[in-house]
Amino acid sequence: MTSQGGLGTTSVQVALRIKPLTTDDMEKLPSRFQRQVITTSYTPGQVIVENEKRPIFQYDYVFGPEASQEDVYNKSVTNLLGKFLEGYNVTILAYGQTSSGKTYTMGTSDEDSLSTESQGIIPRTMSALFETIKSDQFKTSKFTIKVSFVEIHNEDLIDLLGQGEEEERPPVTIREDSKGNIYWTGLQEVKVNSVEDVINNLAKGSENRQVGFTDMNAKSSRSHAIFSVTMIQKKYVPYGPMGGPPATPPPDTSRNVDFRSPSPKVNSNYGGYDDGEWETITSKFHFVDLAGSERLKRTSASGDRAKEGISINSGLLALGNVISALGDPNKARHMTHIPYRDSKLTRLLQDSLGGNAQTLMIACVSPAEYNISETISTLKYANRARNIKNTALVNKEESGWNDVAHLQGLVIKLRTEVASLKSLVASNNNNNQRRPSSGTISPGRVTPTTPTTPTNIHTNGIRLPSSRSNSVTALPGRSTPTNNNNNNSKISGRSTPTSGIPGRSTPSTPVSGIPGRNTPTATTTGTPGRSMYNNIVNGREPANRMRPGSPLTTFPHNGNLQTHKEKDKDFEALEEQLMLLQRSYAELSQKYAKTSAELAMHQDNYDEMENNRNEPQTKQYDVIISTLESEHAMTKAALNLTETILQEKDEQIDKLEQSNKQSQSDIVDLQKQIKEVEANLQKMVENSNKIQQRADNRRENFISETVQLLEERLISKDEYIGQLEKELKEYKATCSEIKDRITNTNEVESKEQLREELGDRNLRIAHLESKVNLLVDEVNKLQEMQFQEENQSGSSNSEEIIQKLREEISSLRQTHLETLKELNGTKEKEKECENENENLKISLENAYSQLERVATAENPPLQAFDTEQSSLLTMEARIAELRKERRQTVTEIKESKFKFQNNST
Ligand SMILES: Nc1ncnc2c1ncn2[C@@H]1O[C@H](COP(=O)(O)OP(=O)(O)OP(=O)(O)O)[C@@H](O)[C@H]1O
Repeated sequence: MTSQGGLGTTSVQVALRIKPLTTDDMEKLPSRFQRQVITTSYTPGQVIVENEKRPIFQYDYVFGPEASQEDVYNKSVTNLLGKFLEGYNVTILAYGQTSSGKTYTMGTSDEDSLSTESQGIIPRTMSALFETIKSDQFKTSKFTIKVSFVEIHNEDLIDLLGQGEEEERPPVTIREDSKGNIYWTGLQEVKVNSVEDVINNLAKGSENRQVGFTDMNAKSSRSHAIFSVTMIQKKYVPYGPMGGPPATPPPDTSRNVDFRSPSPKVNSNYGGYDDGEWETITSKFHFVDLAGSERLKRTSASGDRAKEGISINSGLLALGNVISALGDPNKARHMTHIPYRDSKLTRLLQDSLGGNAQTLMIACVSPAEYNISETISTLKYANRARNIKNTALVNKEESGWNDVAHLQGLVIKLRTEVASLKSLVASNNNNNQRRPSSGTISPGRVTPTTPTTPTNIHTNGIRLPSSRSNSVTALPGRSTPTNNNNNNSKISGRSTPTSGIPGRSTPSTPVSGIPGRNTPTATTTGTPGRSMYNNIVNGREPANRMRPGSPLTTFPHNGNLQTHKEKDKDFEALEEQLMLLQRSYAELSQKYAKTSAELAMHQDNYDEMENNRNEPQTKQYDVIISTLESEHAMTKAALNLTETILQEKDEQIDKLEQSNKQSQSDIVDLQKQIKEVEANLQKMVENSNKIQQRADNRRENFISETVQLLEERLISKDEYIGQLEKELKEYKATCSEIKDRITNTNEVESKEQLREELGDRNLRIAHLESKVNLLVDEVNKLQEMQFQEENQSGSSNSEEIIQKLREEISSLRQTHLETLKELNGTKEKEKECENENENLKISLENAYSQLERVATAENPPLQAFDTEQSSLLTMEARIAELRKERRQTVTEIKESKFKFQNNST
């Protein structure tokens, strides 16, 4: 077997997919947190997260919410399909919190009924694969495609395509061969011939998958699911330029042999087709749909769901640790231990992460603000994964490496080549007509010594295939096989072929077809021995001198045999080399016999093991081991989770302690502040006392001043009141005088006067009336007399005079009546004045008494003082009012008096 064409290191590719918010999401997420906080950038491969310390993340591909399933497939997966067809192992992982679109993107649960646009990566990849292998490019190749579907649930491996009852199925176990390659056993592999077959198996497996209801997704995948496609590609490869490709490849008897069979009977008639060989390329495509990466509390999990959560989280935690270890360039350089064994998930993905695979991680995120913390953690996780370097290699295998008969045929061919070589040397000697002077073996003796040649190996009669010059080296002495990278030549329990075939690189891991296994490398071309062989055949001098253990040294060119002596020397050298070749050949034959025996032994062992495997006891052990492994992994997972929780708790405690310390220092600060505040308060109290004292003093001063002022004003008021009283007295006196005058003596006089006056007036009125009458008569007369002379003006004059007289009379009468009225009014007003004077007196007395109270009260409160003061002011105003009224009254009285006097006169 050979494995070649290594890519060197390739980074794990990372694609980020932001899912659109579905109506379901809108219903579940609180409306205030539905804002989209993650957006794609104009720069390819960049995303921007709002309000984050580190807002920009870079990936190999970024798919926004508008990206279709086709976009995702075309941009990130098609190139991987190409690699898969070339023979590389490929892995696509979907990572992200629950409901972020992992299953949707991967298409792990896709069914036949799903519309073509909604189909995920798996059905798309598979239909492209079937289409491609039918194309002309692969018309000389034969393909066998098988699928398997495994689930890791609570650290148990469950075969989702398993037939029959679960208990009766062989346990699925993870195994590691001596080279550290991972494979799993007990898994059903179903041969598929079309996309429909794939989708049916996908749907069947998805149905068996563990799903449950969480707060965030009604159909949440509660397990990690790995859908694997194994492709065995058999190509007929011609032996190089001389042979040329045959028109049609020979029938391949191995085509329908199960590639997992430990020793398939491949190509037993190999020798019949010497111009080419069947090459087998086995490649695997793993589609991994991981369970949700969210924290337990976000999904409100409890009971079984919580147990699942622990397992999921610990698996992802272990995956995170592996990614960290591989993805951190500093760590990766110094770290010898990558914790793949911490969970079944990481063990199964060992080949895909930091191993021999082309890997793409699709990180799925929700754009909603509600999920921001999970989104950030996914972004960081995915970012670290980008730094992982894988070493991908094509898993190429020549047909027949598991077949002893084929190997025997090969040895025979090699021997033929040796024989041809010898005869070539002999004929060379003959041409030079030289005989050896010494030595045990002559070039003419072509039969080599084969001391321990196995019985079924013959040395004679087999032609040297001319077209094999580029593919096989047959140099005796190059017995050291070229090993694979691991330099490990041990034969694993499931391996059949052995090393030690002269000139051929040793197939190191011949068992193919075990899912998850890597095919290690070994090179066949370009060995020093091969080039020497070519040189010998072509008669050129090899560039390298012979090393210890290597039989060939220099080989002079024929054209250099200038002299006889020189030719002799050359011949001797040739003889010597021939001898060495023979010895090496003998050694190789011995080795071959030994290895063949070993091979047979291992084959027997293997067969025995295989038989034993079927025994119930072994089966039972397998089950027990598998259960123990599960339990161990579960416990480890739980421990890891507990450790994480503990770590979180420790961090919380640290934070609490810090905040406690902070609080204590805050308390001290606060106590200081309180003291300062208290001191300030004390000062303020003192100040306020002082201010109070000052205010009190001021108030007292004010009160005493006010009292003094009031007293002064009282005095002045007293004086004024005295004056008023005096005036009032005088007024009263005047009034009483008037009264007296009216009531007593004067009354009669005035009555008389009035009567006289009235009489006079009456007389006058009568006089005037008579005068008017006279005038009227006169007018009448005049009117009569001068009626004819028409002297109008004279008559109008006399009418005017009459009118005037009449008016005068009525006004006199009016005045008379008014005077009488006024006289009565004056009397009433006098009475009112008296009443008011009485009231005024009472008010004044009240004011005095209040003032006295104010003056005599001890420490009167300020408010009372204010009230007193305002009532004083009211009183003062009232007094002023009264004074005004009194003044008015006095004026009125004076006026009345005056009028009365006038009237009287
Ligand atoms: N890009 C998308 N476009 C439209 N709908 C989507 C997209 N991504 C996811 N969805 C829808 O969102 C819902 C949840 O998606 P899905 O089941 O794939 O999430 P998940 O990450 O696998 O969740 P879990 O981890 O819980 O299984 C499904 O109804 C799916 O159809």
